[in-house]
Amino acid sequence: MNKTIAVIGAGSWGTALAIHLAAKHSVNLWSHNKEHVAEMRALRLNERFLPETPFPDSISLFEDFNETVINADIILIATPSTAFNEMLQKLQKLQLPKLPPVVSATKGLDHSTNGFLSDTFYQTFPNANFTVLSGPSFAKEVAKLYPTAIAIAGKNELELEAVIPYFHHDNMRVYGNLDIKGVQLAGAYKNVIAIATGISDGLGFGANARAALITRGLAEMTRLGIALQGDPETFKGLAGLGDLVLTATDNQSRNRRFGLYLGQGLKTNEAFEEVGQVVEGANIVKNIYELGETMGIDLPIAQQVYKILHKNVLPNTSLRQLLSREQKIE
Ligand SMILES: NC(=O)c1ccc[n+]([C@@H]2O[C@H](COP(=O)([O-])OP(=O)(O)OC[C@H]3O[C@@H](n4cnc5c(N)ncnc54)[C@H](OP(=O)(O)O)[C@@H]3O)[C@@H](O)[C@H]2O)c1
Ligand SMILES: O=P(O)(O)OC[C@H](O)CO
Repeated sequence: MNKTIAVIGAGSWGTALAIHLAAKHSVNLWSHNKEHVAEMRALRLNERFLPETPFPDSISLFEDFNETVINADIILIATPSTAFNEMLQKLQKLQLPKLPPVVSATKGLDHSTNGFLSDTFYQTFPNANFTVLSGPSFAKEVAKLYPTAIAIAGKNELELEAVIPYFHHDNMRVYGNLDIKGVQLAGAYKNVIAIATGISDGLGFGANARAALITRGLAEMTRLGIALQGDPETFKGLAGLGDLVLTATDNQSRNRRFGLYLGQGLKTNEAFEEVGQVVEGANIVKNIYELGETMGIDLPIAQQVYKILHKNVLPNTSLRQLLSREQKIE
């Protein structure tokens, strides 16, 4: 089956998935940045984000949003969470007679509501097929076609069956998941814990502290996830533990690197500049903090990352506060 897939967003993740999908399908890759589209067309490469992996012939570059999606069999959104709602508004404006299945590869929350991106999607398109792709997957490795396993979550099996075959081939193994809320919460939360482990490593706290932050980070992610109607099993799976371990331990992670810079003494704006790409954990830690406060859920690691980023608390003071909390049962 040679179908057409519209990929919305030509950062590292949209480009990597476009390269994977282009092994079997035609891909329309869209960027909002006209100069970037012209450069990618000329070079047949996304030099800004994935300079090591040239485009196969089956990728076409687009600057016109309408042309990108008008004949697509599925639409993949891979922008930062800050642009997700804007992409939905663009889709809505098109007034397509029938929206094809939409897959979100964005890992975050809706900044204006503290809610799930899926809820924002369903408010705009109540009856459309919407699924979420998540799990341990660095863009650079996917673009190089290294073996990768991910989860795609949706409301029901029919919706999953309509999209999984596009992704499950060659070096990518896809597991279906029916917990769309848990998968999204895990994909967002692991970014905050990766910042915390980066800070800890940047301060030189060592391997014991890193393992403690990952384990207790998983515990608080699960606590909030269950309170938001996620399935406890999700947090032990690819979108939970899998992505948390990947992101918190490997320096390919922008969230972890951002934390490392903070731990090494850089100011927040300097750390953002050094990373130079999206840091979703920094985008959403305030939303997670507020969820914890309004729902009365203890989220000690996220609370400390929030204080470092938004209340000018020093990383060293903050991480030490975590260790000096009152004794409790695991
Ligand atoms: N990279 C990974 O390994 C990976 C893996 C899994 C999931 N994700 C998730 O994928 C999402 C995208 O991340 P990324 O890695 O692709 O980020 P990135 O490499 O930093 O690229 C971000 C892209 O989004 C574009 N963009 C920014 N604002 C936009 C807007 N308002 N409208 C349209 N496009 C806009 C940027 O364009 P300009 O810079 O030209 O403005 C850039 O092309 C995030 O939620 C991330 O957590 C990433
Ligand atoms: O580079 P990060 O920290 O945004 O992580 C990328 C992916 O989410 C890893 O699965």
